[in-house]
Amino acid sequence: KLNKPHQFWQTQPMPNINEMDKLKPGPIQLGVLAEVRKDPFNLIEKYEWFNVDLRNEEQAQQVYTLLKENYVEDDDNMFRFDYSIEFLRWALLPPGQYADWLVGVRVNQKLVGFISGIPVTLFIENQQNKVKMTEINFLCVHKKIRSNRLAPVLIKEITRRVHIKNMWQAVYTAGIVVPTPISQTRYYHRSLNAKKLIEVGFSSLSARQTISRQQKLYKLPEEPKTPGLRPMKKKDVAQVTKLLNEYLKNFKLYFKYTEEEVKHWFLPRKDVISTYVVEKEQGIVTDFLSFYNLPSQVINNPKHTHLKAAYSYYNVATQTPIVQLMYDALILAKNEGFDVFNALDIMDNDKFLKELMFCSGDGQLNYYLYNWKLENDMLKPEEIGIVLV
Ligand SMILES: CN(C)Cc1n[nH]c2ccc(-c3ccc(F)cc3OCCn3ccnc3)cc12
Repeated sequence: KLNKPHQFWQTQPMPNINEMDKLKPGPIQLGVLAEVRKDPFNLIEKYEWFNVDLRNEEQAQQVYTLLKENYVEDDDNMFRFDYSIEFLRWALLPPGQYADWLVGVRVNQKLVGFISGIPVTLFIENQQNKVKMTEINFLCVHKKIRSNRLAPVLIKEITRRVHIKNMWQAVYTAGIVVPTPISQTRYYHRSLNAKKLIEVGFSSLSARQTISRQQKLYKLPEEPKTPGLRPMKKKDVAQVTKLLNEYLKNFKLYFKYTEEEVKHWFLPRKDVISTYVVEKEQGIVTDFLSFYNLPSQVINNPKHTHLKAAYSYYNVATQTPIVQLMYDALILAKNEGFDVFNALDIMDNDKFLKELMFCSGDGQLNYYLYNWKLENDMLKPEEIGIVLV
């Protein structure tokens, strides 16, 4: 047993410090399909593998409850993500999904572990590197059985199920640092409901500040400013697909979307994803904004059980100034009942974060590529063109 930190990650094809300069850009290990294990990895006594069918209400409830009680908390353990069932169906049942990529571990019919993969085609640093791979997310082990080394087995098993499909790379994000981030991005928060943010302890007042002063500072108009701004509809899919694919070419890490995928990821879903387009004369769509609904459970608060947070998704501004478009996003999110609007400093977000009075968060979100060496090891946040929920 290796007693080095990250004993598991030292065994994986991730560039580590002292070999950075030797590796050439591209795959670190070439996968051999014939060598992929055909049977699942062994689990400890009484634990069993279980393919989760999120369309099944009961199984979806099990995943929902496992995450609600055991998934990611902020650094001060005051908030825990509370992804809804409808959100999980949106995030984990995209076009082309595989039935065995929603991997559960059960003990006596109870779900105690989970990890997910979805198929994506990722462009890495240029148009030539168009790589079919998996996007990994929702790694979660029940609090009561941590340090049974179940997480490494979940990672190895989903890796095996991806390898069997002849895919050899993965993309994922995490708040923690393990070998070896390709980018370290930061998150920012824009207050929409100053009073509630103070009541849940998300914000705090300094000596000279009062609640009503804060409310005045963050006050927003009742209605958006941009003429022609309206919820996205099915008829907009073709134009939104072109706008999005054209825009994402500006970045070093981005997906290319089919119209099917745009339908899935952007058509509005109540309490999950909101997308608004700017329609000019003759039905021309020149811009769009989108944000997703991810509440956090407030742990041990007498007055509130949840923090309603909207997260910036993809925003494309070709005619409307980005600051104006995102100001309208804040107004729309406020009107949809959100308490706070969150954004990472990726893509062009740093063009509006300061001006729209976002405050810096207390942590970072690290991006990872499994089994791929970049030309320059790291990417700047503004070179990242993908949002992982
Ligand atoms: C991405 N996806 C994998 C979930 C995930 N995992 N780990 C994380 C660490 C930070 C963020 C994050 C991303 C964007 C953002 F604006 C705020 C964030 O966290 C605030 C702190 N927090 C944690 C829980 N409740 C509040 C997401 C994640």
